[in-house]
Amino acid sequence: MRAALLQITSSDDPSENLAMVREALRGAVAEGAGFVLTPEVTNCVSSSRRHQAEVLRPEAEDVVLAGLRDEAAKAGIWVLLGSIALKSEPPETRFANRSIMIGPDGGIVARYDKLHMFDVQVTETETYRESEGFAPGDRAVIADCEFAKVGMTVCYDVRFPELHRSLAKAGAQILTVPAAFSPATGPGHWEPLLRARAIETGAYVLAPAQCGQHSVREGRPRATHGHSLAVDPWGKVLADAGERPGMLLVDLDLARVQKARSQIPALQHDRPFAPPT
Ligand SMILES: O=C(O)CNC(=O)[C@H](CS)NC(=O)CCC(=O)C(=O)O
Repeated sequence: MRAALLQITSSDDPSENLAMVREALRGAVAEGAGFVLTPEVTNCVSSSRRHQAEVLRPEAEDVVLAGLRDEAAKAGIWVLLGSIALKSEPPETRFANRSIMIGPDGGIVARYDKLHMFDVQVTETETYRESEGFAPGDRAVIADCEFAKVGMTVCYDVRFPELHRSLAKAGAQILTVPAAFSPATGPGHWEPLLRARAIETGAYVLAPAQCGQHSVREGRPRATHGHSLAVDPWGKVLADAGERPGMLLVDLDLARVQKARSQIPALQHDRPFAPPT
């Protein structure tokens, strides 16, 4: 299976973002990709709750989701819509940060709402309060795709190894980590975190990322780290997309998952232990 990780610079206009991703997806299909992955908040990067309230829709009305379901069905490919920001069901007033797996008939195979909220003061001038705008999910999800079992995570989730081990123990062979990583933390943390998750689980880690300077109509401007990464089950970086928009193509061989796990069977070596005193 050939996977394509799309690295993009989403704006805060969902229709504009759909047009851009659609073109990139067609390029990936022309290169033989059967599985296309997009970053976190593909439909809208915005720091203005007011603007989000204006342009974001419930899942059934999101233009990016509808457009990519259509593309998936036309091309007969799998698409991981890394995440989209959506209006939640009332009474929840916050948005959902939802990752969606689309099957080759255009149907929705799995949904995962980001579990861990990025409520972090990363530097003196850069603070994120994701949980003010987004309601966190409360369950881990594996998408049972015909070509593989895919454990779904989003961005900040990468810092919580237990989630990834639990997905791997439940059968995930590929872990997806779509992201909009901060430029303050990316240089030091992004790659080692992703490689650690791959080594600990013996799974492929596919991390399509937002990059560059995002144009916003209102609110504070945002920049993201880029460096979409594909890591093999031994922890080797197969490809790095650098800082500009583009695409990574990687050929996945699930026998390598099996091989890494038989060489280092750490997933089977957990032991109960008394808590530290
Ligand atoms: O708000 C949005 O538009 C979409 N969500 C994000 O961009 C989220 C929350 S602000 N970003 C992260 O989780 C970055 C994590 C990170 O950078 C780290 O763990 O160091």
